[in-house]
Amino acid sequence: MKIAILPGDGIGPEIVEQAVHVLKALDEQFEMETAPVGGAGYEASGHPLPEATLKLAQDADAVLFGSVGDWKYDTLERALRPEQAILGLRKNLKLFANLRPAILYPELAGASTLKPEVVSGLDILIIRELTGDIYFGQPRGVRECPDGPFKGEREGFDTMRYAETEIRRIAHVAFQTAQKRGKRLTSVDKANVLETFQFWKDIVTDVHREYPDVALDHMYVDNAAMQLVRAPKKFDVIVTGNMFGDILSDAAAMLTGSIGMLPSASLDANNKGLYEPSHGSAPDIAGKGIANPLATILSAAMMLRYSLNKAEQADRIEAAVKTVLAQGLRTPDIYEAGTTKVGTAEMGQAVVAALAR
Ligand SMILES: NC(=O)c1ccc[n+]([C@@H]2O[C@H](COP(=O)([O-])OP(=O)(O)OC[C@H]3O[C@@H](n4cnc5c(N)ncnc54)[C@H](O)[C@@H]3O)[C@@H](O)[C@H]2O)c1
Ligand SMILES: CC(C)[C@H](C(=O)O)[C@@H](O)C(=O)O
Ligand SMILES: [Mg+2]
Repeated sequence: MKIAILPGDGIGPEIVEQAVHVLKALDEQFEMETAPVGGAGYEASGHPLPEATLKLAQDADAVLFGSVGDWKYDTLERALRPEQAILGLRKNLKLFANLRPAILYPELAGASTLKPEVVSGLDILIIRELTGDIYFGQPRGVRECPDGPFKGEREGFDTMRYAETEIRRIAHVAFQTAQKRGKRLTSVDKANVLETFQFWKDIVTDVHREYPDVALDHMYVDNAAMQLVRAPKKFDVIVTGNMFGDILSDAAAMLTGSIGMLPSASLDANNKGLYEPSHGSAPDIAGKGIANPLATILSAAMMLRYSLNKAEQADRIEAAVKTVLAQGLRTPDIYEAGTTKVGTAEMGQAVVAALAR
């Protein structure tokens, strides 16, 4: 089995290194090949998603991705910016279903910024549509404003759109996933204002007829953001569009103690996937050896479960993460008094050691 390893920028290489140590400790015969992506891809060959990197990702059975981006590239033309690499991979590999599980490990109840009683026992799943919406809609750009009170001025514009097929396929993933969990699905939209999301709501409602055993409710995205911090445990599975899912999953990350705890799987129709932490390249802490590698290590576990058909090995990794947390080991982002502060490498080594038992 071949895994493409794309570390990327900032803390990406630091956290991916630890996930690779964990994968190597499983005694499986994985072939791993590393390639530059994001700012690193731009430095290596003038493009954030070099052709060879894309080909490696296409040919592999799964992709383990770190993170991309650095402020120093923010003035490049958009097509050359690091973020285009992850967007290009999602689009090229048709990874339309993004699963972002927000689980609170009991040991981290005190690390969350929310009261322990609000978050303890939390286990929710955000399913974010990943290849449509305003992220990819055309046309977009900066142009001369064609009409209205600002006619003749420059205006920036993007296009929010969803084709019926795009909504149906993510709705099926969401209902089928809910069937395997608590059988409750919340579809998050902005149907009270946006045509795109009234259409989204109508199609999700239609798909629901095929899944009568799942309880469906609809919620506006502003309310959903509020409910996520007010009473997050009321959710089971959330399905939403690309942009709302981006925003809500960062908010949900803080329920788990830190964004450094939130893994993700981005899947195509055949469960081929790319696995990455939900966070970014964290330029503010890059190079300091203090980034939390657990979201990436847990993403590797998701890779074993969803794409490589090795659920037992996924269970082993998740159990090892629980063990190191029970041992009191904490990177600074989840540190609290009475625990032991460790760096990225020590945390990774501790997970490897916990696997061996
Ligand atoms: N999929 C991706 O590759 C991805 C995702 C989000 C942001 N980005 C990019 O990353 C860059 C930085 O963006 P940002 O600052 O808005 O978001 P970010 O997620 O990189 O960082 C936000 C905050 O969370 C902290 N943080 C993130 N991951 C952490 C970890 N593993 N351990 C401890 N702390 C962690 C950072 O230190 C920072 O304070 C930008 O260029 C952005 O476009 C990339
Ligand atoms: C880096 C950026 C393009 C990306 C997104 O917006 O999807 C990130 O925020 C994420 O959540 O994976
Ligand atoms: Mg994001």
